[in-house]
Formats: sequence, C-alpha cells, structure tokens
Amino acid sequence: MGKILEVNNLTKIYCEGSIESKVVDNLSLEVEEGEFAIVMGTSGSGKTSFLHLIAGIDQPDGGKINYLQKGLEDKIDFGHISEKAKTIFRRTNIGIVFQQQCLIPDLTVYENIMLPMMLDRKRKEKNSMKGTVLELCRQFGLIEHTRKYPSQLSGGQQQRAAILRAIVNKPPVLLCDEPTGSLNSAQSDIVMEILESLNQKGQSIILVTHDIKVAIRGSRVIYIEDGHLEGELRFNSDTEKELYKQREVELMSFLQKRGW
Ligand SMILES: Nc1ncnc2c1ncn2[C@@H]1O[C@H](COP(=O)(O)OP(=O)(O)OP(=O)(O)O)[C@@H](O)[C@H]1O
Repeated sequence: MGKILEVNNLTKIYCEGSIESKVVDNLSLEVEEGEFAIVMGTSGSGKTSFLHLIAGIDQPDGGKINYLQKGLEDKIDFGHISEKAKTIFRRTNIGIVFQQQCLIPDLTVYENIMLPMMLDRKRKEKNSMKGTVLELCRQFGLIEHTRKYPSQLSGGQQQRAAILRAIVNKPPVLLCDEPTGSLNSAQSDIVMEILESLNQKGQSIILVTHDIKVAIRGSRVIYIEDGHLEGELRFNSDTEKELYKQREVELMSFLQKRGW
C-alpha cells in the first residue's frame, strides 16, 4: 500500500483586526492507503481547521496538500488548484461526514444518498445507481427507511445515511469530523462499526474525535497541539475486540503525557 495523502508545512492563519493567529502551523504528515487515522488534540488545537484544509473547504496560507491518485504517479496539489477543479476532484475522491449530518431535509434518505452519484460527471446508468444505493441501505440497516425524510430518523440513523452519502461514489478517502459527537453511546458504536467495516474493506479514513472509545477503533492517532503535529501513536493492527481495552490504556497514557 502506498501513500494516499501528503501534507507538507501546511499553514492557516486567521486574522481578527490586527491580531494574526496561526491555527495550523507548519503541519506535515502522511496518510497511507487503507489507514484509519484518528486526529486528536485539545479544544482549539486546530483539528477541524486541518480537516477543512485537506477537504478543500478552506484555502491554506502556506504549504502543500498532495492527494496521490491511485495507480498514478501524478500528485494533485489540492491547495493550489482552481476552485472548479477542486470541486470536481472532491466530488469523486473525498467523502466528508460532519458532526451535524447535513442531510438535505426535503430529500428522502434514498434521494440524499443518491445525490452525489447524480452529480458525478461519469453518470452511471440509473438502474445501477439505484441498485448501489439500495444495496448500501441494506448492508447498513437503512433499507426500511429509504422513503423517509431526515427529520423522521433518529440521530444515529441520520448519521448512517450521511456516511452512505459520503461513500456512495467510492471515494479513496473519507474525512469525518466528530461523526459521533452528537450521538449516544449505542448509536456511536453502530456508526463506528460501520466505519470499521468500511476500513477493513480498504477505505482510507481520517477522523477527528475527542472520544477515546472512538479513537481506539483507528489504526493510528495523530495528536495536534497549537496547530502542529505533536506526536503519533500506532496501534497494533489486530482489531480483536479484546484488544480495545489494551489500546485504551495505551492511548490514555499517550494523551496524559501530552497534558490532555
Ligand atoms: N473562521 C475562523 N475565524 C477565526 N478563527 C477561527 C476560525 N475557525 C477557527 N478559528 C480558531 O482557530 C482555532 C482552531 O479551531 P479549530 O476549530 O480548528 O479547533 P479544534 O481543535 O477543532 O477545536 P474543537 O476540538 O473545540 O472543535 C480556534 O482558536 C478557533 O477559535
């Protein structure tokens, strides 16, 4: 497996009046294909700002974000391509899940999940798109809810629909910002099981969280402090559930050393 993302000296500065604050400060890191990278750090350390930069939602003030296209030598310098090229690239290569589900209220679950496929330039046959959406809903427990509107679903069901919408175009990278932040622990568990099962099938994931129980489902924890990479922890690749307790102890010790 090769690298899927390279971030070099990434910088983001916000200005309030004459005061400049570097919220992402010369941050460099790499993400491997098939990795489940967890981003942690104290509140205000720059996690969401980092995610928004690599998602192309915000423009960096310095540094490079290279997405390495599967099977191609070419790198796409995501921080320096036009807005139009970025939108097209993002539509097929990056799935995004936020804490608030951001489903379109006037569309059914089925229509919400179908939407990225409809927008995809390489329009597929309508029947095959329908089959893909229904199969995903079947696999992830939403098949009985496809005709409902988001307001008729629980928070956990809405988040499941948001994840399916994010992955329906099979993006090489899935970015998640606190995807379980508004869910109770049972709903959070279901969402994490879905993300884990996607990752086991090869989906690369970068996920921001404060939650230790969520973080131990990943393969690596990237710790951000004051906008820069302060440390990393790699978990044993074995995902047996009995090992989660061990991971939790490891992670607690890693975080405590950083004053978390
Ligand atoms: N649009 C903006 N304008 C000015 N300052 C901003 C903006 N967005 C974020 N910030 C500031 O940047 C810093 C980093 O914010 P960010 O949301 O990235 O942190 P975070 O680590 O995700 O925090 P949390 O864990 O609380 O969500 C904070 O001090 C925040 O106030």
